[in-house]
Amino acid sequence: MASEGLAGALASVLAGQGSSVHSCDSAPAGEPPAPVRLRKNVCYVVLAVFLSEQDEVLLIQEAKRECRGSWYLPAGRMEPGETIVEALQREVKEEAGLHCEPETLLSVEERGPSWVRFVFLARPTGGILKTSKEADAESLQAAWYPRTSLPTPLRAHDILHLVELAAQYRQQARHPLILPQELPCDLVCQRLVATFTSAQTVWVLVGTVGMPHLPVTACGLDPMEQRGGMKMAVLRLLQECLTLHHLVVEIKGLLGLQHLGRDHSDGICLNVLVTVAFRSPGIQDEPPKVRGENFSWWKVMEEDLQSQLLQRLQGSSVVPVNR
Ligand SMILES: CC(C)=CCC/C(C)=C/CC/C(C)=C/CC/C(C)=C/COP(=O)(O)OP(=O)(O)O
Ligand SMILES: [Mg+2]
Repeated sequence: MASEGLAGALASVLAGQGSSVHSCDSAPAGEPPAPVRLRKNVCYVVLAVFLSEQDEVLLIQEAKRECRGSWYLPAGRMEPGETIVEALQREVKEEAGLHCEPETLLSVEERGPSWVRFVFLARPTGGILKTSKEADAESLQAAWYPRTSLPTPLRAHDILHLVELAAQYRQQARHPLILPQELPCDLVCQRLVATFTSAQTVWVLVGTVGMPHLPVTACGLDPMEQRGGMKMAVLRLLQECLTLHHLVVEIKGLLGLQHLGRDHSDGICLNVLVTVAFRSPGIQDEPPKVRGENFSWWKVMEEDLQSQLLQRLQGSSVVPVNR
């Protein structure tokens, strides 16, 4: 039964769906974290990359005083009560005049758990491109530019990498289409699919308090956890059950993203694929020993899950985080 429940949970996470977060297996020491609130202690930014069939990119000309006249991708801060997709659609409408649908998440970037940017590949579904006659506080205008000949000045050069990522995805999709799942979450947290691989066998780390489950680690919003970034929360959980100094831990990227944004549930859950390997070379047939009672390794026997995991691991078939 336990393994059936785990297999279902893993299948759901691998399919980009996930499930509600009810509790977490690791949290920062000290006071319980303050409730997650947009505009108070977290800021989420949405950004859209549109690539036309003619290999043109949709850009907007900024109206804000500090970057007025410069060009950027349509982007902006999420408002309380919005879903991630609603925020994306609002920002694109306000800044570019277009209606849109997200195709897939392309990248997630964070500067500590309180500053997270969700980057989407999107396609226009209607509306009218904003011209300079409609200039307002949101933008001065929007226009399509050849991908290899963007206008100057750009507001910031970080978008060059994002445009490249979109073009690569269009040419050869590294990961399946991944869209935010509308599931409420009270925390900024990560659900780990932490794997150890030997030959063609995969083990997955499991939380054993209550029903066996994929472990969840809460990100603190205090200055220390901000500096460490979201990786710190992953390492904290692994540190609680593994001896990390003889291991190499790599966060491969995202399998999915959960958020709702209604009823003051401003948290997010990132479902992350992580690898754990021994630092010293040589064949190690068994995963590293787990300390304590709260975690254990689950040897994945279900053939389809095992092959899906190996394929996602070998192809780095995940949404990049901070790259
Ligand atoms: C926000 C995160 C995690 C990463 C930013 C990545 C970097 C360094 C970007 C380069 C500098 C830059 C353009 C920073 C602006 C970030 C920000 C506050 C975006 C919010 O979007 P705006 O377009 O300013 O907001 P509105 O459209 O809501 O006014
Ligand atoms: Mg903006």
